[in-house]
Amino acid sequence: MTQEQWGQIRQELRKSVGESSYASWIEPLEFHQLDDGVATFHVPTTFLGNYVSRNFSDLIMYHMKAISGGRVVRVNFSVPANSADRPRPASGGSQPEAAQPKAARSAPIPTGSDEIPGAPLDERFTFDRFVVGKPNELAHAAARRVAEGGQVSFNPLFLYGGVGLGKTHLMHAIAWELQKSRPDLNVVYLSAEQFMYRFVQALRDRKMMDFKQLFRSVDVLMVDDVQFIAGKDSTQEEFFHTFNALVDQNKQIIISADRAPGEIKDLEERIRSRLQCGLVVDLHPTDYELRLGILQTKVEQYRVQYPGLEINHGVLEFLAHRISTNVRVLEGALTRLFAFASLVGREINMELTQDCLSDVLRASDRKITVEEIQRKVSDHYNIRLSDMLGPKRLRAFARPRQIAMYLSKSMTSRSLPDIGKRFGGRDHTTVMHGVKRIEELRTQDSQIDEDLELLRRALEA
Ligand SMILES: Nc1ncnc2c1ncn2[C@@H]1O[C@H](COP(=O)(O)OP(=O)(O)OP(=O)(O)O)[C@@H](O)[C@H]1O
Repeated sequence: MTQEQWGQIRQELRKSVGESSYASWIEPLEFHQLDDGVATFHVPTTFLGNYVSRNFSDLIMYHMKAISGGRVVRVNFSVPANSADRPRPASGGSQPEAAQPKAARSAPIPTGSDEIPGAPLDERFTFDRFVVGKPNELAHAAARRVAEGGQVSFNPLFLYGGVGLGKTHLMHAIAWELQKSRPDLNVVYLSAEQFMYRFVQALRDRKMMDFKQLFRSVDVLMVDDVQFIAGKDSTQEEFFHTFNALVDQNKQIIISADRAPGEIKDLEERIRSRLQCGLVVDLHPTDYELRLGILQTKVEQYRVQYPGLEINHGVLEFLAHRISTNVRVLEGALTRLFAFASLVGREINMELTQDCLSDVLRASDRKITVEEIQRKVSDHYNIRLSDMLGPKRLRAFARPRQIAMYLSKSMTSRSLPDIGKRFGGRDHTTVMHGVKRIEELRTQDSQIDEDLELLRRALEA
């Protein structure tokens, strides 16, 4: 791939991720090489590399494949040997401009003081854009309370949950909110990895007093992915002192991790117990309704970005049903769909979705079988299974049959010919016709729409 092609890809990425995220995360990437399917980018800091890898690698790979036509199986982000990510002497306790990631410079956290080292906030991670459902309502309510900036009622607020369930989103949302309502407060958000990096840098440069003063002058401290410091003895020690000093001054601390404090291995006992003494809330894995809500919100945002691009409602249900791993994967799938559809100028329907997302769908395959669907549908419509599979064309049998075909297509990874075979050896075009018919009918007939919803829930249960 050439630098010129990387230039084109960057323009596509700019459209997909928005101006601010582009400036913070994509612009600092330097394309280095594409070797045997592995694309390598140079990044100014490990933190930036990790963030881009977690949030944008799928999208980058997608555009690379589309524009360069080359085989891309992985993207790597590495800090070049002569990079600014390596510790350097700091002046006056703050990191020199050149040593900061571009992201931090283009969107610095609102700290109220240039001296406080924080990570950039993502402009998309606000409360407005956070969709609340049963699995995250407690975490959301707690985050809202902290964001009011009133009296500290629980310290720390400890948010935990699996990958990509919205912990970082909630922390950034608190920071944005506090920036609006309490600009006087000194709010610092950073990852535990960055905390360690600053700490090591201060040790190396013999600036520990500056480091301590800086962190103790914070009003609200947020540390993301705290499990990272487990097993790193001196960082834990320093974190413990910082933590205590802030709690003693009644300053708010918000921590996130991928598991509950009691389950983080190699974390000192005194830290573990300190982390547990505030409010510990978990973000549960998403359920179908939450996933659908998130997709609908995202589609609204994409409508502005890609005016005129239509997406079939059934596609959202399909994605919400099939991609249950985490929200990041779900969002990535939608982003890819919109980017793909706009490149090829096609409507987003089930066929395009299956083409474009075959790898994602395979990875999060669910084990609902066509046979299970047939049984459920025939029970629901009170017909015999043999009538559903048999040749009779009476509507009383044909409609449930089409519904079962539609559900088989959207809830399993079976191909059209495969489904046809399981429906009494029918041809794939018959299945395709059935699926299309139900897609049309559900927008016209609320009873069918309701039936489909009921059946889907029953099958998922
Ligand atoms: N309830 C939600 N509403 C809207 N978007 C969400 C929601 N939950 C997660 N997301 C989105 O999913 C993506 C991943 O979320 P986030 O980075 O906050 O996850 P995380 O829990 O911090 O994951 P990790 O453990 O990998 O750091 C983000 O783009 C975020 O905006």
